[in-house]
Amino acid sequence: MTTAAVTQTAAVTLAGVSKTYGRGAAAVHALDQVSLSTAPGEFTCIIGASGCGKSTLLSLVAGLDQPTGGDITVNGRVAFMFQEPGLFPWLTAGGNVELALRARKVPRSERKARTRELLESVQLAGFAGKQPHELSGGMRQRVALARALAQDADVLLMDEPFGALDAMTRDLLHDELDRVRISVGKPLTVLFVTHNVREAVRLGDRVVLLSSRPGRVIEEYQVPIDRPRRIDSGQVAELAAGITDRLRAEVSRHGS
Ligand SMILES: Nc1ncnc2c1ncn2[C@@H]1O[C@H](COP(=O)(O)OP(=O)(O)OP(=O)(O)O)[C@@H](O)[C@H]1O
Repeated sequence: MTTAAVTQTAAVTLAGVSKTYGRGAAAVHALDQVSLSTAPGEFTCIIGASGCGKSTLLSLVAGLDQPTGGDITVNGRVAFMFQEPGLFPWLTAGGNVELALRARKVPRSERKARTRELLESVQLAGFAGKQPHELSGGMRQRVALARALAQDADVLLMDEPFGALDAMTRDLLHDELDRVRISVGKPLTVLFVTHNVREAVRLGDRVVLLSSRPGRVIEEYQVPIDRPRRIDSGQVAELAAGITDRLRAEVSRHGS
């Protein structure tokens, strides 16, 4: 993976990226020749059948694993958010956020104030002293979002971050994410994996549909719907229905 200065046009570029796990008869072809380019500040949602390589794609972009073919270029710093918030249970909400600042070598004198700001930005002012088990699932994901922002990322990789939340909490976090992206003060590029087509249309500037395994890009949809959006709006439902039909056709083609 090449990490260049944040001056080139694309924030993330995948050029003919393939990934095969294992070898010989046991080989699993997870991704096949995936090419994708995202502009700085663009919000790209990735959907596809279960096991089509969505998480693999994010882990390759994060540099957690290497592709077996093709090239990946990421301009800038990357942060990751998963379905599980992954907070340290023995640290407070504030401690979890501050740890990310410490890892980035933010001076001690600035860390407390910055932690407070970040928790405020995700509507958790006053919760800095709470431990993860004292917070709801939605609040824990807000802390995880604040921690991701603490990394001063240019590219945020989100792997079904709201998949375990109830619909109402998810809805609130969609609004939160919209707000945070505006307030962060620089273009924040997002690659967001979800199984939920409506969520993809609610959030994305673009929705990329991967084929069943091995994952290939089979369709890209621009989302020409003005923001703020609502997940239950007619426009979101209509585009989501079209994408769902395409996804269904792909899944049944593979007999999954
Ligand atoms: N470390 C690994 N070793 C071997 N096979 C793997 C590994 N990681 C993933 N796979 C396989 O690669 C394929 C793609 O997995 P991946 O988790 O990327 O898919 P996904 O689209 O994110 O799945 P889901 O929608 O179910 O979360 C699957 O068949 C999976 O079993």
